[in-house]
Amino acid sequence: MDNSMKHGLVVSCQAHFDHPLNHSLHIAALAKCAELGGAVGIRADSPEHIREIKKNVNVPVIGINKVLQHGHRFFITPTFEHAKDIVEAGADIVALEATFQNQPDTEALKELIREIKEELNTPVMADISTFEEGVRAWELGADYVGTTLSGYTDISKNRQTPDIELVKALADAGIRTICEGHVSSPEQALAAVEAGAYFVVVGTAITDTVAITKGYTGILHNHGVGSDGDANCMR
Ligand SMILES: CC(=O)N[C@H](C=O)[C@@H](O)[C@H](O)[C@H](O)COP(=O)(O)O
Repeated sequence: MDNSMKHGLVVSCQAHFDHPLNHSLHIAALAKCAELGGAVGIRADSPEHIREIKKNVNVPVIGINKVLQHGHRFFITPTFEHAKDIVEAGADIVALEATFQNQPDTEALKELIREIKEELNTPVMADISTFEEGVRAWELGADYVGTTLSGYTDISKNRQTPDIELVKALADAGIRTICEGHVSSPEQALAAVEAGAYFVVVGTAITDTVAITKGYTGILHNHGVGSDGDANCMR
C-alpha cells in the first residue's frame, strides 16, 4: 500500500456542463496548482481530463468516470468499462459508487471491485453515504472508503458540512476512511484527520471559482449591496 497520501490533502479538480473551467487544459492547470500547494493527490473525472493532468502532475490521481442518470445525480464509475477507460488514461486509483441506492447487488459490486483490482491492477476507493455501505465496501475488498456521497442518497440526510461522525465511526471500525464532501475550511480538514481520516478530499472550496465567488457576492447581496451573480453552473 502506497502511504504517500496518508494524512494529506487530495484536491478534486472537476467541472461539468457549461462551467467555464470544463476543459482539460483548465482542469490540468488546477491540478498543477494543487500539487504546487502541497496536495498529495488529485481527484478528477473523465479519461480526457485525467490524461491531461497526468502529462504534468506527479502525485497520484484518483480517477472517476461519472455518468449522469436521467437528470438525477451522477453515478460514479458504474461499470468495469468505465473503470478501464480511466485506468488507460492514467488513473492510479479508481473511485466508484458503492451505495445501496446505485449498487444494490452485493455480488455484482464484489465482482466489480475484484475485476478492477485484479485485472486492472488498480486500487479501489468506494464512495459511500452510510456506515453500513462503508462496512460492506470494505468487506468486499475496497482499499479506501470515502464519505463522498453522505447527503446525496435517499438514506443519508442532506447536509452542508463534512460527515465527521461517519469518518470517526468507519475509522474506529478499522476501515481506511477518506473524508470527502462539503469540506470548506482547513480547520474542517484537520478535524477530519483528527477523527481518523486517512486523507481528506476537497473540491468545491478550492477549485470551483464560481462557487467561491458566490460566497462573497451572496453575503454582500444579502446585506443589500451588489449582485449575487447569475451563474447556475453544476459541478
Ligand atoms: C456527490 C458528487 O458527485 N461528488 C463528486 C465526487 O467526485 C464531486 O462533485 C465533489 O466535488 C467531490 O466529492 C468533492 O466534494 P466537495 O466539492 O464538496 O469538496
